[in-house]
Amino acid sequence: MSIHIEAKKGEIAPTVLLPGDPMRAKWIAETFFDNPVLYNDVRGMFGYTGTYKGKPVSVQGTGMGAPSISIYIHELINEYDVQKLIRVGSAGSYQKDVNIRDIVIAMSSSSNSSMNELPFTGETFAPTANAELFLAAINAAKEKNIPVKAGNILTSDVFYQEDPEYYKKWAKYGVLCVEMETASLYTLAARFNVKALSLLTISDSLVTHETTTSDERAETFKEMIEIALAII
Ligand SMILES: O=P(O)(O)O[C@H]1O[C@H](CO)[C@@H](O)[C@H]1O
Ligand SMILES: O=c1cc[nH]c(=O)[nH]1
Repeated sequence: MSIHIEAKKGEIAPTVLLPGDPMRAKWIAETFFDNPVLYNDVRGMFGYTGTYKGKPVSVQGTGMGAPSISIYIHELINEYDVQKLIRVGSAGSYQKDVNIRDIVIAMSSSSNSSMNELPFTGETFAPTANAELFLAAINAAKEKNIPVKAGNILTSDVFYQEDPEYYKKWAKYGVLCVEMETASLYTLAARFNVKALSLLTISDSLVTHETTTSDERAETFKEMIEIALAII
């Protein structure tokens, strides 16, 4: 048991999918895993272990934002020996040609999060995806005929920006979309020498103000989860 996860040692697989929403964790386990077993409901942050095509795999909700995901990542790596972490999240588009329902694979993550400033005391760390997982995800998407986009994203501490034009500051440097966890995932994976990748589905656009319904989100999340499960 760790402070925020009540699983016993050995109950969590070496590979864990990480959605922000604990209900998405439940949906992933019930839809894709064989024999899913709930190992955590501390704070309602569901975690399940099952198998996919015979391989052990877990899924753990992380909550929203860098501080929350950092707690789960710390405990998964340091208390449960997790080696591979694959975020499966939603994101807001920062570009005209990144449309709702598109899948984005985060090669790297820029950030305005203090979680990524504090350890580096005024210098800059570049949070980067694991190359092996990244290439595997690109290949899996190709094989499945699922179109994906890849590039730099933004991890933000702020969901409701006061300035509606804030996104332009990042968009002009080619940043594809915004979410709230990937920079911490990549930084902690580097710190503890494990593999990490973030797959994101665009749920709304800061450019066009389009949004998806929850039903549509579930459907498109399905393709993202299929890519994630292909690389476990
Ligand atoms: O859908 P999830 O994985 O929670 O990801 C995105 O959605 C939340 C904001 O609504 C933030 O956690 C953001 O990163
Ligand atoms: O606009 C959005 C959509 C999803 N997640 C975010 O952090 N922002």
